[in-house]
Formats: sequence, structure tokens, C-alpha cells
Amino acid sequence: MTDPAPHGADSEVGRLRTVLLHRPGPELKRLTPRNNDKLLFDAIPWVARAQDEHDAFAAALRARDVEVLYLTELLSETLADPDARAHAIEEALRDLDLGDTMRGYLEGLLGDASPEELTTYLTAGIRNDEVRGGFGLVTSLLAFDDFLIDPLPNLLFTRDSSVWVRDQVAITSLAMPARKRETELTELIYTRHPRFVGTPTMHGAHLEHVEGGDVLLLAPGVIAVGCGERTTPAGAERLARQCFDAGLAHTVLAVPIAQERATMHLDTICTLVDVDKMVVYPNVADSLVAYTVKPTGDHEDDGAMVLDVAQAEPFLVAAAKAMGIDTLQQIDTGLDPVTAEREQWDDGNNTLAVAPRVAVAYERNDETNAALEAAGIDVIKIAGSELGSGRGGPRCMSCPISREPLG
Ligand SMILES: NC(=[NH2+])NCCC[C@H](N)C(=O)O
Repeated sequence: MTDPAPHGADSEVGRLRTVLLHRPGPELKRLTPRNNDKLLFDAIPWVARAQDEHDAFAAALRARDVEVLYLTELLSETLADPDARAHAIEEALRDLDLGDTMRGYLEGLLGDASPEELTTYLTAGIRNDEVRGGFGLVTSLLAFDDFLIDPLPNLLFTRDSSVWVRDQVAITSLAMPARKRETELTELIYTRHPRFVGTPTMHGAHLEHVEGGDVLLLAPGVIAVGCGERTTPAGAERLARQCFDAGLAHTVLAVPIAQERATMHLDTICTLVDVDKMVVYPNVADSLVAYTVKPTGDHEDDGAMVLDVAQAEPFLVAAAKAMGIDTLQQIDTGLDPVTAEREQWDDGNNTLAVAPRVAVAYERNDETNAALEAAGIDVIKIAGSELGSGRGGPRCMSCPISREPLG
């Protein structure tokens, strides 16, 4: 077997070498019309079809020589280690809704499970009607379909729970209660799986909210961070400080976005498809601004770096300036505002570049894909009728672990 490519990424478009995906599994079968809103899905996906679509996505990446890693495989391998396993079980059973009787029973159940079974319990959860012991007050009073361990259907969107910036990986802090446990699993993998031993990690679930879908590596040393429904301004400041302190970036652009589901992350509005080309939702493009943040080199008495925060400027102008290019070319989603709104909702902006000018996109967004092709982008089209029911496209469904460096 050849050695894996060195881990890390300094851009959105450098040739993709290794990516982390999650093939949708039994956790999606937990979705019902009563819990789908809380679990952040807009519909009840047909799971077998979602798996087929996802397999085609993975195959398209492999056809471009991308190494595809699956989150559940890495997790099972991690859980072969007794310490990692004990830690994972403790975290999963910390929930105050369990009660001591049920917690004791689940400790035994999870403790006896094989690494693969434990992976399934941790990702698909456990429902009250599935347990065969631990009967008591909690099991009696909870409904049959209440969860004792919550399922994680949004694991599909591996983009959000970790972000590589150069050779470091940030474990993020997810804002929505339904997703909080996801980072426990990514943190476990990155800190305990043999493949990642020694990888420097930053941020963490205990810190201010930052989600990977809001973090765009515009160019080596230049990071845009959307601040909206998920990432808070304080989260953007924390990430900026950490990247400056570690010498991973020289400029961070904080980009306010509407706090709405349609624009939940910056990558639902814009993604890079080349070193100087971005597909952008035109209905908001003109009003998008950025606050450019840079380190001053000075420090407060408590040691914190003094940051320089510039006045707001149009986003594409501020981005081009920070990236050191004349113009960041805008490719529009759709042709007219209504088509743009439809195709933005269906993740037309959410492309995954596998190399400069080569990007994966959902096939359904005809007009956006035509605009990309007219701009010289090779569009690798994938089906996403079922995958899209969780409101995420190719970028959300992938976490690049290794890209060839641009800088
Ligand atoms: N990077 C992204 N745009 N991720 C999309 C995540 C979708 C997921 N259902 C959520 O609401 O959190």
C-alpha cells in the first residue's frame, strides 16, 4: 500500500487527495415526520436510494484518484482501543435524561458490544422500545420512540464537525443540539486513531460555536468565516486568534450572513471552483460584506493578541484584496432571481472542488451547472434527490483531509 498523502489543506481548490465521508446508514432510518425538524432534515429520505447516490458520489471522487475515508470505519478502528472505547461510552451516557437504572444497563450493553456494534449504537442511537433491560421509571415514562441515545443523521455532513487548516485540524463546536455529539466522534478519531496520532488539534466543542460549513480557505493564509445561524462572531474571533497564533493564516474575513435555514452556512451561498472563481448566490451577492481581521503583532497585558478589524467592505472586493488577486470572478447561481433561489435551496452553490476548475455539483441545478461550464469549469454531476433532503450538497458532505498545497 502506498503511503497516504500528507494531511492538511491550505485552499478550497488544491488537488484533493484524501476526503472524509459518511455513507448514510441506519441513523437515517430514525427520521419520522415528528422528529425530522428537530433532527434538521426537511423530508424523510429513502435510505437505500440515498446510499446509492452517496456511493456514486464516492465513486466519482475515487475516479479522480481521491482516497475516500469513511467515518464509521475510522470510528470502529478507533474503538478497538479500550481507552477510546471507555471514553466514547462515558460521553454517550452522560445525558441526564437516562437515570441510573438505564445508564447502568446501557453501560453493560455498550461495554459488551464489538467495535462495529458500538459504532452503530453511537451513530444510529438507541430507542426506548429497543432495550431488553434496564426497565424502570425512565423506560416506563418515556414514549416508545424516545431516544435513550440520540441518532446522528447529520453525520452525513462531515464538513461541519471538523476543519483542516494547513496541517492542523479544528474540532468545531456545533450550534444545534441535534448535532452536538458529532464532534465527540470526530475528536475521538483525530486524537486516538493511529492514522492521526500526533496531529495538532485546535478549537473544540467546549468553545464558541464554529461550524465547518462556514469556514472557507480562500487562499493559503486567507480564511473566510460566515457568521449567521451557526457560527457566532465570537466563534469567528476565536478561530481567527487560533489561526494567527499558530501561524496558519494572516487574514480572516468575517462575513455576516442571514440567520436563516436557507443560508445556514457560508458554503450555502458561495464556494470556490478555481483560485479566482467563485459560484455565488446572486440574490445576496451585492449585499454581502466582510470585516477583514488581521493580527497587529501587539499583545494585551493578559497575552491576548490585539486584532485589527477593518470597516466592512463588499465581500468579493475584500476577498480579492486578501487573496492578492485583481478580481474574484463571480459565477451566478441560476439565471433569474427565482431560479437562483430554487437552485441555491437545492445546494447549487455548494460545490466541492477536486482540483482547480474541476468541481462536483448536484446534477439537478441545470442553470448553475451551465453557468459553471460556460466559465470553463469541468462539472462532475451527481444525483442528490435523497441526499439533498438534509439540505446539504457535495461540499457539506465532505471534509478534505488532504489537498495538494497551493502556497
Ligand atoms: N456545510 C453545510 N452547509 N452543511 C449542511 C448541514 C445540513 C444539516 N441538516 C444541518 O442543518 O445542520
